[in-house]
Amino acid sequence: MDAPSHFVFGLERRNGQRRLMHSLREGHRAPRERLSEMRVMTGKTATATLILLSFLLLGVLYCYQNYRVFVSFELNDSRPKDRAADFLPLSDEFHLEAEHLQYKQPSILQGRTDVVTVTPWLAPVVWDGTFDPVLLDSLYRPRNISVAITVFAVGKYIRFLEDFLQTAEQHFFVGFNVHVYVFTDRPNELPRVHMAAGRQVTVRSVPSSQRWQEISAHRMELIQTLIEELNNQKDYIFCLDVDSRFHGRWGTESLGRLVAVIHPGYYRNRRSQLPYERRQESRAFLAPEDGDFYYCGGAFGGRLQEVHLMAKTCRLNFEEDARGGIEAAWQEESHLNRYLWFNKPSKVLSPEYLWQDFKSREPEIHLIRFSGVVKNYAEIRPNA
Ligand SMILES: CC(=O)N[C@H]1[C@@H](OP(=O)(O)OP(=O)(O)OC[C@H]2O[C@@H](n3ccc(=O)[nH]c3=O)[C@H](O)[C@@H]2O)O[C@H](CO)[C@H](O)[C@@H]1O
Ligand SMILES: [Mn+2]
Repeated sequence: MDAPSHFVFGLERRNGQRRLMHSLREGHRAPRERLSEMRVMTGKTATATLILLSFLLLGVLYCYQNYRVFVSFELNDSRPKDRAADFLPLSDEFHLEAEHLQYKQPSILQGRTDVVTVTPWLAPVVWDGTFDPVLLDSLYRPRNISVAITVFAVGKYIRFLEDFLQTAEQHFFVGFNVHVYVFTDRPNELPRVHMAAGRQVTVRSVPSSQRWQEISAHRMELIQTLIEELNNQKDYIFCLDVDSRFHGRWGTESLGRLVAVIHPGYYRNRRSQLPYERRQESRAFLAPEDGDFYYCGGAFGGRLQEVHLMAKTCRLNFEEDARGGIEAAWQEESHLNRYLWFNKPSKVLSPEYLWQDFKSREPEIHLIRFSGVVKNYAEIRPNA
């Protein structure tokens, strides 16, 4: 390989200078000296060229670096906008309202000590007493957020719909825009429930099925297609079981990018005992040493694009399992749990957000907000 040009040039330059000094001391300019001088001149030109080239190179590097920053910014920005933050951008009104709001001084020394309020990946776990509902509502109200709910009432499950809707009017995002999407095969049996201003119900017809497992799992596909049709016109979505009622506030404290609810039945269990799908042939498989919490299939939500990706993934994996002749232990709930192991929720709701009426209340549950009603499975399901 050739010697680096600056090294050759450096030698040339030093030699030339020595010769020039010598010829100046001699007081005359012999042809040899003139040649040396010319060499010095060439050296100077080369120095200038090198400096210019260096600047050019630095310029190119600078532009390249900026271009990369620009490109990566573009890449981030081209992801669904919803992924960016749990909060929507602040508006000016928010500042005004917050300035005039009186609320209890926050503390990092006092608060709930009987429960864990943050996951190891630093997602909040929402328990009663960990948030100020008035403050939170005042942060979100100026942004005029809209929340969609999906609820399925197929076959005899239509009987749960009236209570679900009525109690949602009393407790679910009261004072906010709420759009309930009811999926049913019995649209003419829809209960008449008075909805407050800014709240509405839309009914969508779906086919019935002979297997409750299919009705339950098929929700993922219908949630996926609904979100595609919504085209980001709503800010958040929650997907809830119909055989349940609201008993307490469920509001802005539950908002987040990807939100999951801890199942009330298993939060004292070791992870190896959680009812995840344990057969390796299933795409919902989780090993005994895997899994964080056991999350409910009956309540989850978040920003539209996050829930879309989760629903789509669960649906595709459920269908792939079906092609392989396997159905996960708890259908889409098993797939949801697998998804949430790899894609950690940004907010976790405590079992206050999905209790079960047949369970007695535990001391850490100060307030039951939403709870599954007791039902006669044999009587209401199409199959046992
Ligand atoms: C509280 C909770 O986390 N429940 C989950 C649990 O059982 P569940 O016993 O709660 O399941 P489920 O019978 O309530 O079925 C789930 C939902 O599917 C709909 N449905 C079901 C049957 C039917 O004939 N018609 C109908 O509309 C309805 O919206 C119901 O709420 O495990 C299921 C596994 O598949 C689901 O993940 C449920 O969400
Ligand atoms: Mn249920």
